[in-house]
Amino acid sequence: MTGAPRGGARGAARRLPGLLRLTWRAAPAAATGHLAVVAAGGLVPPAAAWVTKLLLDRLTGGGAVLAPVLALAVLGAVLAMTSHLTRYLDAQVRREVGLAMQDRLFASVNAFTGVRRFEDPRFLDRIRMAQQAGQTTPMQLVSAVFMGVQSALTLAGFVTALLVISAPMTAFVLVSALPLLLVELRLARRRAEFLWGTSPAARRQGLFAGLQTDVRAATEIRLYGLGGWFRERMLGETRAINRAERTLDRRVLGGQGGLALAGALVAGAGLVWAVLRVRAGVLTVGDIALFAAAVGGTQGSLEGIVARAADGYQALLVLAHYEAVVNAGPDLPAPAVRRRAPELRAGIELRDVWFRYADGHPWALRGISLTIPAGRATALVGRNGAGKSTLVKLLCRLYDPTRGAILWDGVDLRDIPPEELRERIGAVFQHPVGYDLTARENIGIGDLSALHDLDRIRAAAVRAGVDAKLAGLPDGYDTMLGREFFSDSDADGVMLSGGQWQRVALARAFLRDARDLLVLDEPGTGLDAAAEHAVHRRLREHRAGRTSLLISHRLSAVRDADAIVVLAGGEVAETGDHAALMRAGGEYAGLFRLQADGYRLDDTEEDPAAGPSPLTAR
Ligand SMILES: Nc1ncnc2c1ncn2[C@@H]1O[C@H](COP(=O)(O)OP(=O)(O)OP(=O)(O)O)[C@@H](O)[C@H]1O
Repeated sequence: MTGAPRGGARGAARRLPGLLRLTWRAAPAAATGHLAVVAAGGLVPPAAAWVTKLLLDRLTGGGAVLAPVLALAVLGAVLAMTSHLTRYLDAQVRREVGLAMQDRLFASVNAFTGVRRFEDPRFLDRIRMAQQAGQTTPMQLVSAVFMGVQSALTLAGFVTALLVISAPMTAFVLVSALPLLLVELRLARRRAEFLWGTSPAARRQGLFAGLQTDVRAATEIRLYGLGGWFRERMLGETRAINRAERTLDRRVLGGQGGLALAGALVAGAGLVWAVLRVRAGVLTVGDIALFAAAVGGTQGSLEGIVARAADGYQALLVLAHYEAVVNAGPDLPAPAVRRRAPELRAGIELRDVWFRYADGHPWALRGISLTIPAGRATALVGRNGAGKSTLVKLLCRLYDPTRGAILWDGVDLRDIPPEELRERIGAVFQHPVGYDLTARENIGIGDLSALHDLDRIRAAAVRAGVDAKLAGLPDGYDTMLGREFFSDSDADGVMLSGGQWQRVALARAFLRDARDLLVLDEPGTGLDAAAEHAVHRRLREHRAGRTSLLISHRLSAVRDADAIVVLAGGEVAETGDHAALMRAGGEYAGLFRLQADGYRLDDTEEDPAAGPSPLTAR
């Protein structure tokens, strides 16, 4: 899923009916009105040319001129109105179609049940282009079709006029437009290729630009003097995009400039021919006015049709990215037979689970076999990169094992619809997200049914030790957290400290505590020693009799778990309770003693087996 979308002209043409259907469904009234106005706008210019000829002939040959003059005035008024009406209806259609496209795109993105696609930079490029395509290309395409219809009507009118004067000259003018069509279509393809080809550079440029204004990076960028370096990298990407764009512009200039010159020559030659025919007495003065308008009009409307066709073609090519995302399908295979996730009674079994993030990557998990028994507290420990968080992500089915299976009371996780599985899990991840939402919402999103239940939200916040802080904010629980506030009235929004954010994330998980499995991946990250101690104490109480999986580098926090699993290099190195592992004198005992030594006030004062107290940390 990384190549440029294929399909060429045929693929592009296949996309057109679907988009027109979507337009019709999204904005039927505006689309009909638009088409009517466009048709009127298309017929006015040739009609005006005919009436002008009539007027000139009557002026030179005699006859009543009031009717043609009035007709010209009416046609002028219609023409003046069509452009305004077109703009208005265009915007109406654009908004409705844009909304429908956005809805469809994000419904598809949210239907990706795993996270692998969000780690693929090319897929992210595609989503970005799909977003752009969703906003601009439908209208580009609809306009192309509508304006193409308008130009075609104008063309029909002028061709009729030209045919009256000279059939060979009509054929000459029409055939001279063919190269224009070919050149414009090729340029449209080049433009679409340019957009896809420069999208990695555009992504990097956005990344470097964003970093320079990102509050999380602001401190380090200033401290390390990185501003100029990031600016230069951003400009480097912009220059690369500009170079590619310049090359494209030169091609456009060469192609379109040459054709414009050829068009002028054709029109000039036609005019000379018409003047000679007037001299010979074959054509009237009115005919020459009609001829000049018809040649110009035919060429103009042909150019219009070709330009619209090229615009539409380019839009359809770019739309291929949108389609690729919308039609990407599930990223994790859907269960052949959907099984319900039963209430957890026996436990979760990992059976010879192997996992790597991509082909060619090293194994993150190597043949893990273990059971997380229901109603017991299991702890997972190990050095950095041992595979702890990976194992948790597999348990939540954000990825599927590359080999082996995970069984929920004997049911393979792959047979359980992910949303149902996740309904049964409460989790705090290592790097929880702080949302630019109110304090209430930041906790409430842990269980959307509790979003308006302030009592439940506060109870969770009390347990996470953050209620006093949130209640004391300028608007209490309705204060905006984060930095991107939605409106002026949110100007009282506040930033939280890292540890406070962690507590908010904990409260979010506590809101889901009635679930079958509670997963806590480093819940103490960023908490001060007293807070961490208190949180772990509460978690201990809470975990009693429930199924939980706790990951922590602070071994004192896991020592009372029913079972401790030690991971090393993606494998289970040892399993047992604290006492058994200490007796075994392996990896766990080594790490525990190392940590206990760091907490001991002096070498003789404390028994390592009594465990480190965060309150005595130095
Ligand atoms: N999204 C990812 N893509 C590719 N490799 C990854 C990804 N996430 C983790 N890894 C790799 O998988 C291995 C295990 O990582 P994991 O995060 O599971 O370790 P961990 O035991 O949780 O470590 P820590 O204690 O540092 O949090 C590491 O070698 C890491 O580089």
